Amino acid sequence: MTAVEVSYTEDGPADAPVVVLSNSLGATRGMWDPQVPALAERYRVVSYDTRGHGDSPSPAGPYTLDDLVDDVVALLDRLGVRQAHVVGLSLGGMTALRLAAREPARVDRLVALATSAKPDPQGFLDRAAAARSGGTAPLAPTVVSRWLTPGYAAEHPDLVARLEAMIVAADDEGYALCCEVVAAVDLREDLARITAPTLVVSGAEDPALPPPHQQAIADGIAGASLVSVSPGAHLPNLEQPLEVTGALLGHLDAAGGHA
Ligand SMILES: O=C(O)CC1=CCC(=O)O1
Repeated sequence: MTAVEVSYTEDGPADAPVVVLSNSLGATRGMWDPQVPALAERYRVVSYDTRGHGDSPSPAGPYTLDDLVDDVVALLDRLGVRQAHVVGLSLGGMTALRLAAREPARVDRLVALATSAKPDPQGFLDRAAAARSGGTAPLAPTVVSRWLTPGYAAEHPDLVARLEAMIVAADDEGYALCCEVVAAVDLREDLARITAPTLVVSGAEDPALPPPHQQAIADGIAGASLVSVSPGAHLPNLEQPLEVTGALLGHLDAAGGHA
């Protein structure tokens, strides 16, 4: 499939090293709001909406993970960026891992948060069917209940409402097609091909993709380091923004400069 022109936002100095932020299933680039200001102090931060999400197009399917990778490569090409740091969470992490394995020259440093090299497919196939039959709105409360720990969610109802609104606003078919991408993901043979210095982040209480998924990724990538965030569920960058932003900066800042 031809790459689509995804919708994106740039923050930070135009001549700084580039950091690309890739969102999770059902979210938008707004999920990175807690990280962007600190990253933008020293990086050109490019956050985008995965196809089927936010303001990006939802072309007819089926989609593959390589289509999502093609979208990022096309975005880098559009921006004239040869190489970038790539940070992705969950579906965004799968996209980032596949990009790093397939196009190593495009990825400087890699951060894969709350993601998996081989998710259990059935739940995502069921969810795709549910999104097609009833839309994303009825799915939103259950999905978001896995994104934050229960205590944090109870204390942050406005955040819960904002996250649910992202899912409700997703294109029903685009969301279903991305569920099917997740169901088909198998990156286990890609991990050994990844040469970018890699940080893997887990939410210690993530019920969606629990820590053994991230442990397997860290075990499979030479030299990768693993950080566990607690309390934290599937979107630990929201629940522990200072810790996660600090971990991102610590990993990215260790790189040399690049064009
Ligand atoms: O949406 C979920 O429940 C968890 C998830 C899996 C892949 C992704 O991006 O989010």
